[in-house]
Amino acid sequence: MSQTAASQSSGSEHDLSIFKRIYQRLLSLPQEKEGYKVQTNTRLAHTLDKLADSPFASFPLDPRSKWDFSIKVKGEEAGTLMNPDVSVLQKHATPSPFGRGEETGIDPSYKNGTELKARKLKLSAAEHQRVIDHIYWNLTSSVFLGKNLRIELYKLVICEAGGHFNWHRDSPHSDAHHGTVLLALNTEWEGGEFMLRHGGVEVNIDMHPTTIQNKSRPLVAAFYTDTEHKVMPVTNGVRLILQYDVEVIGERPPPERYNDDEKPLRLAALCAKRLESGKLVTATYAKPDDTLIQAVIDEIKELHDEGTNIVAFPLFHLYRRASVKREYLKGNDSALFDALKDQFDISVDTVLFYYDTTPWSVLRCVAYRYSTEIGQVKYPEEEFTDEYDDDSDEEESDIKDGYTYRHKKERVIKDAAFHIPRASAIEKILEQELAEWVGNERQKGEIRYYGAGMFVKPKNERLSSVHEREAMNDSDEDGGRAVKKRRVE
Ligand SMILES: O=C(O)CCC(=O)C(=O)O
Ligand SMILES: [Fe+2]
Repeated sequence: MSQTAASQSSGSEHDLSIFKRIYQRLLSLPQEKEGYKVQTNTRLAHTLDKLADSPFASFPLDPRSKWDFSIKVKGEEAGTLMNPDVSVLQKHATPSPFGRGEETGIDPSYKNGTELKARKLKLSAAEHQRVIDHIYWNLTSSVFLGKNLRIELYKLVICEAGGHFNWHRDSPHSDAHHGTVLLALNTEWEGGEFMLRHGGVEVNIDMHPTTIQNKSRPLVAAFYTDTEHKVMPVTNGVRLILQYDVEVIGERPPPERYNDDEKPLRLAALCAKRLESGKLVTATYAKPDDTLIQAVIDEIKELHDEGTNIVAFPLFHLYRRASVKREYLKGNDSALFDALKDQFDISVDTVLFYYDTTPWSVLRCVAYRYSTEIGQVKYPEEEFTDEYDDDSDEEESDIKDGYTYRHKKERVIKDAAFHIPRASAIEKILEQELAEWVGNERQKGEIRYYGAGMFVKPKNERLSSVHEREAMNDSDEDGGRAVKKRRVE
């Protein structure tokens, strides 16, 4: 299978139009609707994270910030990231060696480029660190989800006309070294396409700086060290790539986003800007994995068996419109939909997350489902109105899978939960910690996030439930409310 960078980047265009289309509606939606209890850190969430695992990712540096750092080679000025002095860099470079471990030999038919090792380079520290931080935040929500990382410059690779690298894997420089990051300096070149392949997926990443909002933005590519990659021959110009080692130095605990007053508001505004500016969402390249899809199915079945009637989770991607129509779904969403549809009663809907940030609330995050489009398949209305937690005036606490959920006065649907993995499009937005504060519209202690979710019920349960409801209504017991307590096998 071969995928091009162009086909991969279509996801971010969707994200942009979605957000523009829906933003106003999002702010005006009623709050009283009954929602889904939100859970993170559950087994299903972890399984979905594994499914989303991607061996490579690419993204441009964000156009809203200024990114530049000066470069010195052996004490000599060599320009900056955005305006490098190619001749100075070339002057000090040595041929890229060929070999494993102890690098030996030079074979121009296999590899033809020159390089400068990190120890010969001096980059302006604070500015360079900002770029590293930006890369860090992108990687910890994609290729290195939930990991703590150290990202260190390894070398600068120079390819002029004729320069190329044949298929190879980078040899790890330490036990902790699990990934490589490439950052393209702002030069012009032709040819020199960068290719990656892993588990049957081959992609071609255009490493040229991207123009966003009339600004040229360097591109970042990241991949696991066991990913084969290749640089096609450069035919013109000079291609300069900074190469970094990514070391995994531990786990990163889930962000404490539900009990932080200030951060969510900042992030919501940043998310808006991020989506508005387009082309900013990290492109990842996962191949749906049948074993992991089966693991998701097993988790859902278990939750159904334990009494959760509606198991919901966000889609991995954002969509122009949420629809049960299979053809709108992409990547893992599409693979999951296909795998689940025969075994379960599933639907896809737009979801809003209300996220209360009032200082005294420990956690008030509820997912609300609503349909955006005509022709949307919806469950019967009764299902949502009959299943409130009417006792929820009292503060409640519920510990499951190590996660504490507390709510007060929210009206949540009984026997239903919305599981948020760290890898969903929604979670990526929540986790983005960008340096800039751009928000100006404040909502009263509350944030609304938008995404799409998949809602999974046991097969035919919906119809059986309606029939049972009718039967119960006939006997007029409890106004039909007792039906919600019954499970239909
Ligand atoms: O120049 C590049 O894009 C990658 C170079 C490379 O793969 C290497 O030096 O190992
Ligand atoms: Fe390499």
